[in-house]
Amino acid sequence: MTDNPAKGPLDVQGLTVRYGRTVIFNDVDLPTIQPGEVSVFAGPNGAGKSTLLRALAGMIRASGEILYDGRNLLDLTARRRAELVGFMPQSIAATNGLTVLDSVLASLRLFSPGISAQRSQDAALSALERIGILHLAMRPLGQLSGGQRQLASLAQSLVRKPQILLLDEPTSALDLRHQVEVMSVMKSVAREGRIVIVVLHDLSLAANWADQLIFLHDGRVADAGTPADVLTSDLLRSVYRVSARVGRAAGGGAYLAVDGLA
Ligand SMILES: Nc1ncnc2c1ncn2[C@@H]1O[C@H](COP(=O)(O)OP(=O)(O)OP(=O)(O)O)[C@@H](O)[C@H]1O
Repeated sequence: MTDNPAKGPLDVQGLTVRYGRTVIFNDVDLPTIQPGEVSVFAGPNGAGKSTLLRALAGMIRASGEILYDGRNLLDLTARRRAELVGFMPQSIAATNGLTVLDSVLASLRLFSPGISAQRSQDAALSALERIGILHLAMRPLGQLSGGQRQLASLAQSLVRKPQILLLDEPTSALDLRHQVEVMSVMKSVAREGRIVIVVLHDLSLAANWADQLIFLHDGRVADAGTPADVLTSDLLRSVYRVSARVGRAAGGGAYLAVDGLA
């Protein structure tokens, strides 16, 4: 999966997003999102993480600039944009007669209509293998557990090998081992030179896997930088109103010790 690396960073400037008359983001700039890195959007419920991700994916209207490879993504046709950007939603429908393999093939063929049956089969199986769900290939989506469905959804996004991959809480239904597996796949996808943006609620996971952590709060960027720089007691108090300490384990990973509500 090393073809299709990103052509450069993603620069979001002056972005405004509304639902009807309700403004969620007003003229917001984001720090540059670099290919090769895992960028994480974090922040409290309702902070706007999904809205921002869906605006970047072109699923809701936005104004401003989302600059990539010398173009504003907002000016591209929906089809061209969807070729560049892969999006994994927060939830997928539980009832679907397709098998996991067929759903991954369908996702691939949507954007590569001319692809041969053999190549698409190989790509789909390899995406399932990469996520560790090859054994679920022939299972109907509707018969999967919540976590298995989340992994299938991830395979549907990955198989297209987008230059920009956007994932809305891809680990929310997963057990600890699968959380780590998915984040390590995200890291390796990023290291292939792609842009990877992940919405995460789990701050320990974010601290351990994000190259860049962007905290959203009240429709603005509260802070951004490496986890070591931005994940502080002060930030947890001001953004989440929680009293907590951030520690560093002997192996280098970060952990949170929560004392209570601030
Ligand atoms: N379709 C919609 N119409 C109107 N307002 C919406 C819509 N979707 C979301 N909102 C509002 O936009 C704001 C941001 O919501 P969003 O879902 O982006 O937050 P979030 O940070 O992803 O939250 P969570 O962590 O709970 O998933 C919230 O105030 C929410 O109520």
